[in-house]
Amino acid sequence: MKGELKHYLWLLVVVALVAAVPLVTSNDFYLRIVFLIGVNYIAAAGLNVLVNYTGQKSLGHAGLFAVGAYAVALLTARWGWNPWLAFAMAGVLAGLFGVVIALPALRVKGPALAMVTIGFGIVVEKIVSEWQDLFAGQQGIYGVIPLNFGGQMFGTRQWVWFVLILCVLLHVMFRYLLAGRFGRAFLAVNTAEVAAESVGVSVYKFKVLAFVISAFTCGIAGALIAQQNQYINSDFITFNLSIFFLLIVLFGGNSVYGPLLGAVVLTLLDSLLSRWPDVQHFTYGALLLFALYAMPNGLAGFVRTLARKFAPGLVPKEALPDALPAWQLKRAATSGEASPVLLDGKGLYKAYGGVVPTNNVDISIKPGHVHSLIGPNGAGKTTLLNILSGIVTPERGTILLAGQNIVGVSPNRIARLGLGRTFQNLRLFSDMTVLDNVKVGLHSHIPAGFFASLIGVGKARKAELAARDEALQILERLHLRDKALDIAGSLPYGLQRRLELARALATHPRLLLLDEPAAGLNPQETQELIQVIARIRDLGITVLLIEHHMDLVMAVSDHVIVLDYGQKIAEGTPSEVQNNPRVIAAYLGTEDEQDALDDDMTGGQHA
Ligand SMILES: Nc1ncnc2c1ncn2[C@@H]1O[C@H](COP(=O)(O)OP(=O)(O)OP(=O)(O)O)[C@@H](O)[C@H]1O
Repeated sequence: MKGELKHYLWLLVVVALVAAVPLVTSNDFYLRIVFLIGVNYIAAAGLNVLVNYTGQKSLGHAGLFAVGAYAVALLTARWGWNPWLAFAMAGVLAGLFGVVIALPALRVKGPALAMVTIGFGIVVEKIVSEWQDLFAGQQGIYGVIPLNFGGQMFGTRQWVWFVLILCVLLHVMFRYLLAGRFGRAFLAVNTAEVAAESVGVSVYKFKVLAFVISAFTCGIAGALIAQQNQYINSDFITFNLSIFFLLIVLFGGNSVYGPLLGAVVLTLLDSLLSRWPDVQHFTYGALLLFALYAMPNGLAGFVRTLARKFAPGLVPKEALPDALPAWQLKRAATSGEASPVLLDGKGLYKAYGGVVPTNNVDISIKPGHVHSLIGPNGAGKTTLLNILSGIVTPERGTILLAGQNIVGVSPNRIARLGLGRTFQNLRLFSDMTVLDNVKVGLHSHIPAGFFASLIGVGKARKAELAARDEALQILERLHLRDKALDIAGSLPYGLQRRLELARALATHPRLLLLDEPAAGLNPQETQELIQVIARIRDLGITVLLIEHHMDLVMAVSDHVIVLDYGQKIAEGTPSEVQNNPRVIAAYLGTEDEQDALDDDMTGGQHA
């Protein structure tokens, strides 16, 4: 709360200073620069969510700026709409266009995504310059009606104040949104899409949402420019404008303050260099390279690093409660709980060309038991886990989870149905804190919708605090509580594995799939893991694990399933499997070397 108060006091000071500018000067040039800083901040605030939080680089947002600008121009100058209504409509229309570019953009990443967005920008640029009848090309649309108050049209002063109000509103809303479950979900999508899906975050939904948010704010920025100028023409809509917006967010950096820093620095620079367009473009190019190579986290990241180094007291740290009651797993009882089978897979088949890692496999998981899936390297264990968790769709076969079909269902929905998982190669959200990683696991159990999260009070705030407490309780249970505010990627490997488990537990799973949880652990950590798995089972969570450490498998399993060349060759209790001749043959290639296998299965480690 102290931090909140400090933030609002600072905000008040900045607002008072900016609001005073139009009172101390009537110089139109200076006032226009302040106005432009505000407009660029508005455009960048949304683009920051898309580029820095969700990791989608766009080079076509001038197209969305155009949608907003031409919407107010046509609606007011041609069709006589009320300017306020037209202004609101500009944001809505741009948001809809955001969906239009999000859809193809969902299929591609990286450079291909940049190409899609460039394509969109070019199409819009061509439409407004070539479709003369509607958009009047270079000649432009005159007579755009500006906003008004009490029958009085806005003058430059009023524009500055109005933009200042919008900036403050957006800043406060984005600050709440990005600190809550939405902000964490955007970052999760950026860092590890598959892991985000595995904890119930829909990558599809959050990418579309990020595009819509960025389109909305760029549309609003376009409307402001057109209404303030009372004019718009096709010369405004250039590829350079898209680059300029991208530069603001990349240069500003991945923080809620990044767009503000970027907008101030680059708008001032833009105004200083406007007399020398050649130098201007050269400077943008150089800055873009500098931002990408020298300051990967932008100016905000740079300032953060300096503050951590030289003034750690200034960096706010989340205050955490001292003691909390022990964690109790919250789970809705469902029909599946009572049935003798929690997960029932039949005839599962998946081939990659000539390789068939899953060949007509039947798998049945009993509630409350620990099941192990073993087999030589390349036997198809991970593929089967990926099929069960929805990452890979089988070509044939059925899977019922608690009586519900999950074949063809997205991994995030399967996660929300109660299937949690960890990965063979760690997939943590490594730039987030340990606490936030677990909170992402709680994503679908935090009852805070988009608009409630924007306002950040009442229900959303309560839900956030409850999530923080539950995440801390889970960390406590896995002996990670003292690391809560550490960056996940900075933890030692063994603790990172445990954190992945904590994150999976946070999804409130009924069935937990663990892919080689002991990989990379030392003998002591492996012993601890055995106890952790036993405690998870005692919580009532069913476990299916893949493991090569046979001592672990023998110690924790109620039931062992053996795969070889994509086929189930045996299953039963650990001792039944241990003595099964087919299993021995699969592991050693010959039945004569049973003694060696016994060694392996009782204490050794299968490579
Ligand atoms: N996406 C893919 N494309 C092509 N082949 C694949 C793919 N995924 C798995 N395979 C192949 O399927 C086979 C089984 O792989 P899988 O990772 O499921 O085995 P595993 O039993 O988990 O192995 P390990 O114990 O080494 O992790 C391997 O031959 C692998 O190369």
